[in-house]
Amino acid sequence: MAESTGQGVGRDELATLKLLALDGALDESTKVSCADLAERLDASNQTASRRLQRLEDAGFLARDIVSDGQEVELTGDGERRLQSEYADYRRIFESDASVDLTGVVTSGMGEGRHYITLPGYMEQFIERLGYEPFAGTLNLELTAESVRKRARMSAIEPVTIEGWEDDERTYGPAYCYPASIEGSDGEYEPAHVIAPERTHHGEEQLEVIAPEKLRGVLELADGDEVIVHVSE
Ligand SMILES: Cc1cc2nc3c(=O)[nH]c(=O)nc-3n(C[C@H](O)[C@H](O)[C@H](O)COP(=O)(O)O)c2cc1C
Ligand SMILES: Nc1ccn([C@@H]2O[C@H](COP(=O)(O)OP(=O)(O)O)[C@@H](O)[C@H]2O)c(=O)n1
Ligand SMILES: [Mg+2]
Repeated sequence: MAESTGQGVGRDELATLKLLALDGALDESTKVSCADLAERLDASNQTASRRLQRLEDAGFLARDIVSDGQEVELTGDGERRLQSEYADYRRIFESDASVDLTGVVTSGMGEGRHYITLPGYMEQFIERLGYEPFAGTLNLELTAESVRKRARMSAIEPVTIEGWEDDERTYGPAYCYPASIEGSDGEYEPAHVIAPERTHHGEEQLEVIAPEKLRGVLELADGDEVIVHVSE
């Protein structure tokens, strides 16, 4: 096999290589028809065929012509080329998978305490967050900028606390995002931003849970500003 230089391999060839890998050609020899490939690449037969040829010439693809088409398999160099693409995407998205939100400590409706301590939730917190949360939620009124930035939390995978029911009623699910809490007195971890699916608060209120009373450990009072670092 020729030594790979990657020459002749551009964006289009890379897209073709990705498609073949999605078809299973990373692990084993996989049958492809040029017509089918052409259609999926939105290109002509000739173009699809040329891309396969270039990938083979570059040492990214091993090909076998059989009676009714061809079988292809990615080479080690082909896999490494895709891996490097993957690493780029990981860097792009992993560096984005964090968001800093600023808000001021506020008093809420005094309901957080009730919900957090319900056994249907508490058992899940202990199992899935690895700690028993203090009975309540620390409420923060977000700045206008942080209300906008809050949507970026969707790039972060939350810990899901499932909904449940007792004889009286049903309780909704809640999503917990790992975070650390920075006050003027220091930073506290572990903590989670908790987003209950059913809530009486709007987007400008952020609720935080932690194993300890944050007003105590960080010496916080209503009106104090804190920064919440949300990240995986
Ligand atoms: C784990 C959890 C689950 C909740 N589930 C519900 C619910 O099922 N229905 C509901 O009306 N509110 C639910 N809430 C939201 C509370 O009613 C309320 O919006 C908020 O948490 C009260 O916060 P505060 O007392 O700190 O102001 C839930 C809150 C938490 C923390
Ligand atoms: N980890 C936590 C959770 C709640 N708290 C506080 O504990 C009290 C009880 O929480 P809560 O959610 O029932 O009350 P409010 O947020 O409605 O005022 C509130 O003063 C919260 O700010 C805290 O300091 N640290
Ligand atoms: Mg609260």
